Amino acid sequence: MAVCTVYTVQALSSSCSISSPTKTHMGLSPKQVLFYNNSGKKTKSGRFRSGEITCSGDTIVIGLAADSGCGKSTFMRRLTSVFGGAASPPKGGNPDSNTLISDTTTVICLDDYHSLDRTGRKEKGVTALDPRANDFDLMYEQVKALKDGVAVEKPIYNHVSGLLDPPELIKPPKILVIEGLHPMYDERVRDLLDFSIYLDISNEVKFAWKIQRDMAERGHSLESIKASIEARKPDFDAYIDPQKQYADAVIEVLPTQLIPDDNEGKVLRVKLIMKEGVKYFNPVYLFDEGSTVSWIPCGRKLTCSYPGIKFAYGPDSYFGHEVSVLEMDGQFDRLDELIYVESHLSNISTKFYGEITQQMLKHSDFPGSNNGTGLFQTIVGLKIRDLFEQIAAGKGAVSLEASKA
Ligand SMILES: Nc1ncnc2c1ncn2[C@@H]1O[C@H](COP(=O)(O)OP(=O)(O)OP(=O)(O)O)[C@@H](O)[C@H]1O
Ligand SMILES: O=C(CO)[C@H](O)[C@H](O)COP(=O)(O)O
Repeated sequence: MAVCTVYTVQALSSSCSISSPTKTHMGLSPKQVLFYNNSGKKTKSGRFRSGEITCSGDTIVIGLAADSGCGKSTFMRRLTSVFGGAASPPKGGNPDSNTLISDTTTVICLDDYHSLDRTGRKEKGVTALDPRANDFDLMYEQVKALKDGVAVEKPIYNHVSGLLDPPELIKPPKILVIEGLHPMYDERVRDLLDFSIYLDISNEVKFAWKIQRDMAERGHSLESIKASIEARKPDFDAYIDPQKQYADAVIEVLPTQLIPDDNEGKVLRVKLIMKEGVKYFNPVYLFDEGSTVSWIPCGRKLTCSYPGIKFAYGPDSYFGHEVSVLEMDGQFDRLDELIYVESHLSNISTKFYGEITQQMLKHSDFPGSNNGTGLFQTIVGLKIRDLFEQIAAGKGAVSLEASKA
């Protein structure tokens, strides 16, 4: 059982009980306490002065780091779908909330911990990527509280107005995903993560995606897109990119090697870099675990038009860590034939034969569904479900033991 002290905490889950309700914390006033049962229904409320609470803390915390416009939302939609059910913003709340809630998962966007609003950043001459524009103390306190099973009042950064809006209540979910620029930047927050992912989009590809979205959908000019990427680059290199060394899984997106001097960024070479030795996470492999494999699946069972498809798999080293790397270059012509590739992959944590193919077909309209980005995001989603189920099973066994004692 974890022991936590209430600071900004507003509500407790039913798994928490106040162990020393009369002990006050300096400078804190009495707060309203709400108790929820496991279905999220309020069961009772009361007032107390801050003190120590013992919590069972069933929430697992996943960190997803990437620059803006690098596919975090798309990944989150795939992850939520693996657990079944759609995610939506908190009901009746701020229409500009960045939070997405489903039965199992709550995804919070770390932009909500910007300590400087748009004007404040402009006045101080800092970007949103700069740690000085973010409140890591509050991020740590609130992620820790949620992990301990305690609800929090989280601020909202409004991307429409560029202002910090009044906070919203976030109750502890089964799986909390913290996505954004800095989930692994602060050591205290990093230590709270049960699993972490970094989306590493190469500059060429990032540029192609930005043009596609910001020019086609948002009416920005090519020059302004180039200028915005250039302006962010020093801070991206200093504060965002280094986080990939801490990630348990990295999805790296590069230009294809199948088309010489390709600069269109449409055909992609995608690597899934998986750290070895991570608890509850067994890396996926192709054909034979630990071997080095190169595979061109095109032929009778997989239709491939130019430039074809190439897979690779093998052991490697990444920032001094032993990793396994699965790579796919090229794109699928027919998603229903993905089952052929799926049947050659192992340790994919599916619940039935063809689950990856089914997920990919279900979301064939999501960006990246015909290439390694969609395939590897789906696989990581399945691995997170597996990790969650293993941790939950472990906790169940511990409480059964405790109830017998
Ligand atoms: N796998 C992909 N293949 C091709 N394009 C992609 C892919 N993933 C994302 N994109 C492009 O990037 C855009 C941004 O994707 P998404 O909204 O998922 O990113 P994000 O990181 O959540 O962005 P932001 O932080 O700005 O909200 C999409 O609209 C699409 O144009
Ligand atoms: O890097 C970002 C993460 O999404 C945004 O640029 C940052 O949050 C600032 O947002 P805005 O440009 O809407 O003021």
